[in-house]
Amino acid sequence: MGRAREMGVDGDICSRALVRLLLGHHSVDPIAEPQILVISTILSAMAYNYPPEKLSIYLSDDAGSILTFYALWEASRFAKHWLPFCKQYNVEPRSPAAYFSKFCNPGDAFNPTKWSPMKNLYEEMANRIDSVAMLGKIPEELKANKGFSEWSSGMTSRNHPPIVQILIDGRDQGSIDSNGNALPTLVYMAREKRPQHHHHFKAGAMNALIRVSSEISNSPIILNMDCDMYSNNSESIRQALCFFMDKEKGHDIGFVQYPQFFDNITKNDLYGNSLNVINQVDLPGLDGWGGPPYLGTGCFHRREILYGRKYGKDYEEDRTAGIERQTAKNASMLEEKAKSLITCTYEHNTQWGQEIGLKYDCPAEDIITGLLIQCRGWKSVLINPPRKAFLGVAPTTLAESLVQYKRWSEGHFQILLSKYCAFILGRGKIKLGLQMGYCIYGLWAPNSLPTLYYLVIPSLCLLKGVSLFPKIISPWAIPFAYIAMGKHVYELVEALQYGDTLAGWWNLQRMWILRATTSYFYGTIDTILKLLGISKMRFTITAKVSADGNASKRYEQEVIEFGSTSSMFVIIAVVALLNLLCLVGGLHSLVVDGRIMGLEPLFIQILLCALVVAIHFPIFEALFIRKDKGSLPFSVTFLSLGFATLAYLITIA
Ligand SMILES: O=c1ccn([C@@H]2O[C@H](COP(=O)(O)OP(=O)(O)O[C@H]3O[C@H](CO)[C@@H](O)[C@H](O)[C@H]3O)[C@@H](O)[C@H]2O)c(=O)[nH]1
Ligand SMILES: [Mn+2]
Repeated sequence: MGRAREMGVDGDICSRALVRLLLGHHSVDPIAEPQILVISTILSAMAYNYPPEKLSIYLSDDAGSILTFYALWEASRFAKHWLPFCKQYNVEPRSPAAYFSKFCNPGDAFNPTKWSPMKNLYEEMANRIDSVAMLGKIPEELKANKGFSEWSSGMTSRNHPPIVQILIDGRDQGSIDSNGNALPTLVYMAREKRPQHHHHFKAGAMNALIRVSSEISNSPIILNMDCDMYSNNSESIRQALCFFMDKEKGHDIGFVQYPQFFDNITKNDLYGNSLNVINQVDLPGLDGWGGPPYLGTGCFHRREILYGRKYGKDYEEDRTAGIERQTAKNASMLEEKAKSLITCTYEHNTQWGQEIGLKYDCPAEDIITGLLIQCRGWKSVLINPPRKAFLGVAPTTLAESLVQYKRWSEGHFQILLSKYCAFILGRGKIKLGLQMGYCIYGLWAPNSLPTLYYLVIPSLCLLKGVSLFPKIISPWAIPFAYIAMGKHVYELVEALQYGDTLAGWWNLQRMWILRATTSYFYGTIDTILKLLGISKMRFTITAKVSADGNASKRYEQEVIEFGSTSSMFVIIAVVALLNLLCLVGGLHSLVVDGRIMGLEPLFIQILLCALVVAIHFPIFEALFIRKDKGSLPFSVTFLSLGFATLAYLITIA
């Protein structure tokens, strides 16, 4: 851990009103986040349908890797051909990787004769980047080019000086594409990293980016994108700007958020990653109460609100900000000044990470930052046009997905238990509906405890023949039936209405259980340990590629990927096995001991236990049937069988 990349953009909308944009783009790890993916994101941002001279793109590389710098250098050259191609043929999406994978034959393309040379150019570049990445070092002859000398031997991702390189200076007359049109400014940056200094993960990277861009372009509007989310709609900048520039209603808008969508979700969304209902129900709902939360990516902010500015009626944006750069300092002076803003000690004794910039010390830095902004009086806006603005990469293995949900649930729970809890911080500042909206996610983590209870205790009691619920024909069973049916039928209808399949809904129910017993449970424990001062905050990034080809084939076929030993998998397997044992054991004693008459009081427990067993079917497959590399390793099978049998024996003893 400990590497990141970002990027940003700049521009006017009409001759008088100067609007500048900055795209923040992050990346941490050149292996988990491959360069070609990052470069495609950058290219998609450079190619926005927006005046290039008003656009500056920044790549923040938290890995401080020369390989990433090299890839960006390649992209800066490829852009000269890619940008005019996109604009001339109205290409969508403008990420070359996404475009060439969607339009993979000349016949699909807008202009087949231009398509093939462009594809060749792209593939040559991709091959060069890949082979340099494989080699792990850049060819000697490149070192003569500007920028490469910033790296010296002995530099690592955790220990290196600040680096800022302006690869394309938009002010430069020579910065033109192959059609002679201007190019957007392109900047590489890596903040200083030293082992003895805390870097505050993504929030730290974002804050460094905000300062560097203030020196180089200082645009009043900043778009920030994760490295794994490309622009899928070249009009997004203009659409978002409409809100900020609205003369009547735009003055109190702090940020404009696009929902997160993914382009690698399989048909039945095996890991429940699509966020379909959240994006189409929850977020518009929150929008009605004052605005959606900040989701960390695909979001346009006013620069000033990121500096902690409070909303006031007299607020008037300084649209001249950044103009003076047109004449001032040359590129190398800017680079030197920018470097001094991203040293490890720059933030010491300042309000950065507290009152200014993104908030530190919370695994959900985005949510807490957005809440703080809203509590300072700003509104936010959700925008979800039919052509999706950003498409990202969702986790493709169970472990990745669980790790991501652990970070999220933990982040939200931590906020709920702190002075930043929406009910406390937001009292009198944001509407009650919005306060409640924030808190729902905060309750994900503690929900693990009742979920675990319902997964284990009723089944063990079934085994013992102890009845916990009213008889099925008794009127007392009605409230249980009403809540269980109501919730699930409602959710099912909602899921189907917003684009999930029936199997997708079933998968989501499974994922809810798997997350609750692992991610949310660990999130709860870690939050409590943190409150007690025993544990420290972490940000575990999610990998963007799966290491082996068979694994991605299994992902396509919607087969759950375990493949590694993880304590989370042991919990999952124990819950599954225990329920199987209890179901078999419980039914057996009912039948064999002739206690069949006892079936009625235990009926709800039998039903519950049977449903739990049914939903865990893929876990049994992975334990006993599958032989591929993605199934559960023997150690997990062994341990979980041991624990489940032990619990079984203790119960019947
Ligand atoms: O030390 C770090 C850690 C992460 N990142 C970058 O942060 C981004 C998000 O990280 P990722 O591993 O992709 O996490 P996700 O779970 O996909 O991120 C979601 O959840 C995060 C909060 O948990 C939000 O910040 C993100 O915007 C949201 O997409 C990536 O571009 C990373 O490169 C850094 O720059 N430095
Ligand atoms: Mn991501």
